[in-house]
Parts: sequence; structure tokens; C-alpha cells
Amino acid sequence: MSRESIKADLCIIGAGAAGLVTAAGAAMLGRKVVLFEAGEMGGDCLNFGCVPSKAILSAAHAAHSVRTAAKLGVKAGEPQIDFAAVMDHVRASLAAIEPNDSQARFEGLGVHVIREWAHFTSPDTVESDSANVKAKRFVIASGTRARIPSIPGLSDIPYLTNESIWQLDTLPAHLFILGAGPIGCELGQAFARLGSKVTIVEAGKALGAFEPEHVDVLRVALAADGVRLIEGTGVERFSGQAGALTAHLAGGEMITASHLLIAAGREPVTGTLGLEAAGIEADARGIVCDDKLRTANRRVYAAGDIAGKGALTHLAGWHGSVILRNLYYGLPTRQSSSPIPGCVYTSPGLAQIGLTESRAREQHGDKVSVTSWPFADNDRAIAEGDTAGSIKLVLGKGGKLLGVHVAGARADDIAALAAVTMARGGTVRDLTSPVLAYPTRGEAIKRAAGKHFEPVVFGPFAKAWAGLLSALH
Ligand SMILES: Cc1cc2nc3c(=O)[nH]c(=O)nc-3n(C[C@H](O)[C@H](O)[C@H](O)COP(=O)(O)OP(=O)(O)OC[C@H]3O[C@@H](n4cnc5c(N)ncnc54)[C@H](O)[C@@H]3O)c2cc1C
Ligand SMILES: NC(=O)c1ccc[n+]([C@@H]2O[C@H](COP(=O)([O-])OP(=O)(O)OC[C@H]3O[C@@H](n4cnc5c(N)ncnc54)[C@H](O)[C@@H]3O)[C@@H](O)[C@H]2O)c1
Repeated sequence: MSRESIKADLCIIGAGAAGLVTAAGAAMLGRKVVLFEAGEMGGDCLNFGCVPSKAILSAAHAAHSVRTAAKLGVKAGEPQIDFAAVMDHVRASLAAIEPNDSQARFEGLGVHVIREWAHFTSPDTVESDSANVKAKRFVIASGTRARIPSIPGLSDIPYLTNESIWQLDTLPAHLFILGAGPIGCELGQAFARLGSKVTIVEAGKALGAFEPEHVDVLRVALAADGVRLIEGTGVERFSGQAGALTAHLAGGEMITASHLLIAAGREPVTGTLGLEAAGIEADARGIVCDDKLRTANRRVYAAGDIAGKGALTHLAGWHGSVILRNLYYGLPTRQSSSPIPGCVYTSPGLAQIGLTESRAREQHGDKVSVTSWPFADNDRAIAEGDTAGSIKLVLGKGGKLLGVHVAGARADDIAALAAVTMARGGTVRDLTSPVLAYPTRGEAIKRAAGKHFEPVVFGPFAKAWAGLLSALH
């Protein structure tokens, strides 16, 4: 087959968050951009990840509000779940956001979009069925997919992943989830609140990257939702057939469920890329690249999940910005130069930026201190009848903010306040100075920061000084 020969400034493989941000920015700077996408425009986040999972969680949280409204004096009874309508809401959410990521929008920006698999054939050439692209620079933004562990029997039975679960048209009677990371916990709570029986089996600890006491707050909520979370146990083998799938746990217990979701981590999508032809290395995390996202082939950058530096949409977008800054603004920028928040959109939610307390102590020793504030002592949380969780600040030398952690309702939005402060290299003092509206959950961050200064602000010296000033007035 003859291929169209194209010369470009920038050739991007993958139209997920990383590829799209890079493509849009470069095109808006007048660069000639070619963008390859073999699957859906928008990648995982729009089609199989953030958007559908947050949409189904919204329905689940609504069901929970109805179920628990009686505690506020509103008696509604058990909610009626119309699962088909819930999935309609999920699809409508995707459809509403889809134009932002669409081929038409990117073509409107001047990007040459090719909906085919692409691979390197030489250090400066990428090829697909219909095109041969020579470019000055390349960005690999090919993302990750669900990692399927090699457990005996698994390949013989039907299982769901984050891609296929959105095809369900009836609510699973019993959803068995392998893995209690963000995907397992979010979808576990969502399906439980919509009426499925849910069992999650986790080989290690649930949400191992988050503050342990904050994960405890979520464990309590999941248990109240009816989720059975089994930690520190693997599955030795699977057996059964569609509708009756049995997990044989390491401890000997057997659990039979109607559906199985594999949420046991991600693996990089590198197999189709022809990396060898371009002199690029990959390992189990993704494409090997430096802090400016450059690979061993200086023409080629990696961005997003495939860069092996974390799997979050806002990180993927940031990677796009880093590449644009370095390539087209001449602003040397490292991807590690900005703290990256991570949130789990369960209820209570979890949010964190920077180091956990234990990581901070490993890195900064006895210079680390911690201050916190519980939502049980936050007027808004009390008024809402939802006081679970707390805010914890991990501080280094001079009160520098090393980590901010939130468990509780709207943890994600509260963390935004900390993200702004930390991005400017802020200290705990910066969190005490702004006047925040009352009554808001965000005030808890200021109270936690204020608590740190209490021994000084209301200490013996301050008391003596106040006494002196008041005697003079
Ligand atoms: C269930 C779930 C929920 C999530 N929720 C959140 C969340 O709430 N917040 C958050 O920040 N993150 C979330 N994430 C993570 C987020 O989805 C990813 O970090 C993000 O999608 C990564 O974007 P990306 O551009 O690196 O890759 P992707 O979105 O995976 O896009 C890569 C694209 O490259 C294409 N591609 C691959 N190889 C080729 C090739 N050779 N030729 C042509 N095209 C190719 C693929 O088809 C794909 O469309 C979630 C993920 C999942 C699975
Ligand atoms: N709210 C969000 O921002 C959000 C939501 C979902 C996903 N994501 C992103 O997607 C990534 C992938 O999510 P994930 O939850 O699949 O991955 P993960 O790697 O975070 O968690 C997977 C969990 O599965 C466990 N596990 C692995 N193999 C197992 C086995 N054989 N048996 C039992 N347990 C096993 C691991 O110990 C781990 O706790 C996340 O790291 C995150 O970056 C983000």
C-alpha cells in the first residue's frame, strides 16, 4: 500500500490527555502537527476512566444521600435504582465532554489527525497504514491499560476491566473486584451504593500511597456501604463460568460472584510502537525518559501515563505543558517541578499532595512536624451531618509544606487550596494568612495551620506582650 509522505514539526502518538494538550498547544503556536490515534479520541480519561467513573459515582452518591437523608429529618426510604438510566447518565456525561477532545475540534486547530496505529520505522520516522511521517520532534503518549495478573484460571473465565465495565446493561448481583487501588475503591463504592453486593480482595493494603489513618476513614465508610474489603490476601486461582465465578483465596476461602472486575494496576502500551527502530528503551513502568521527558532518542519525548511517572490526567496534561515549554517557549522545565495532587472520589474522598508523613520522615528526619484538624470540629461539616475525616499538614524545616492530606467530603476541592500554596513553595504560614469564608470545609486547613502556631501565638511571651500593650492603652 502506498503511504502519504508527510513532513511535520511534531508527530504525536496517542490522543489521550497528554497527546491532546501537546497537540493543541503546538498547533496554536503555528507548528505543523500530526496526531495518531488508533482508538477513541480522548483516550482512557474520557472513554474508560475519569469521566465514566465520576459519572457513576455521582449516581451512587445520590443514592447514598437518599438512603441516609433520614439522619437530617428527611424520610425518603430506599432509593429505586434504574441502572439503565444510570448508564444513560454515564454516556451523556461522555457525550457532553467529547466535543472538547474530538477529531473535528483538533482539525479545526490545524492538527492533522490520523485514526490509525502508528509505529517508528527509524529514529525520525513514524508510519501507519496510510501515512509516513518525518518530523523534527515526536511525542509518545500511548498510555496504559489494565494489567491482568497471571492467576491460574483467570484466562478461562469472563472478566471486566475499566474498558468493558461501561458496557454493562444490568447491575451485577455480586461484583468481585481484584485490587483496592483508586479504581477498585471508587468502583467498589459506586456499585455497592447502586445495590450490588461488592467484595474487594487486595494483596497488600488498600490505597497504599495514601495516609494510613485517612484510608481508615474510607474503610469505615466502605464497610457501612456493605463493601467487604479483604486485605493482605491474594487469589490463588479462579474457576467457574459466566454468572458464577469463584475466587479461591490464599487463606482457603472461596467466594463466588456474578461478575469479576480486574483493577490490579496498569501496564504501559508499548508493544505496537516499534521502539527499537527509534533507539528508545522501555521498562515495566513505561518509556525510559528524563525529568524533561526526553528519551534516549533526543527527538522523542514521552508524556502521560507512558512516561512512567504516575497515572493521572492532570499529570498527563502537565507533561504536555512541560514539552511545549521546553520545545517552543525555550523555558527549561522539569516535570518534577510541580507537586501533583492525587484524589480518590469516594465518599469520604481522599486527597493528597506531596509527601506522606512516613515518606517525609524518611527524607527529612526529625525536621518533620505534623499538624491536623478534624472535620468533627468544623462547623460546616457538623451542619451537614458529615464529620468523617480530617486535614493533615506535613511540615519540614521552616514550616515548609511537604505534604497536605485530606479525608472527608469535598477533599478534592479543599486540596486545591493547598496545591496553589505548594506550587509556590509555600509554608504553613501561607495557609494562616488568607481570610476564608465561614462556614466552609476549607477553613479546616487554616485551623490545622493555625494550630501549628498556637504555642507561640498564645504562649507566655505573647501573653506578657498583650498584657503590656493593654496596660499602655
Ligand atoms: C477507571 C479509571 C479512572 C480514572 N480516574 C481518574 C481520575 O479521576 N483523575 C485522574 O487524574 N486520572 C484518572 N485516571 C487516570 C487517567 O485516565 C490517565 O492518567 C489518563 O487517561 C492518561 O492519559 P494519557 O494521555 O497518558 O493516555 P491515554 O488516555 O491512555 O491515551 C493514550 C491513547 O493512545 C492511543 N494509542 C496507544 N498506542 C497507539 C499507537 N501505537 N498508535 C496510535 N494510537 C495509540 C490509545 O488508543 C489511547 O487512546 C483514571 C483511570 C482509570 C482507568
Ligand atoms: N481518582 C483518581 O485519580 C484515579 C482513579 C482511578 C485510577 N486512577 C489512576 O489509575 C491508576 C491505576 O489504578 P488501579 O487502581 O488499577 O491501580 P493501583 O496500582 O493504584 O492499585 C492496584 C491495586 O491492586 C493490588 N493488586 C495488584 N495485583 C493484585 C492481585 N493479584 N491480587 C490482589 N490485589 C492485587 C495492588 O496491591 C494495588 O493496591 C492509579 O494508579 C491512578 O493513578 C486515578
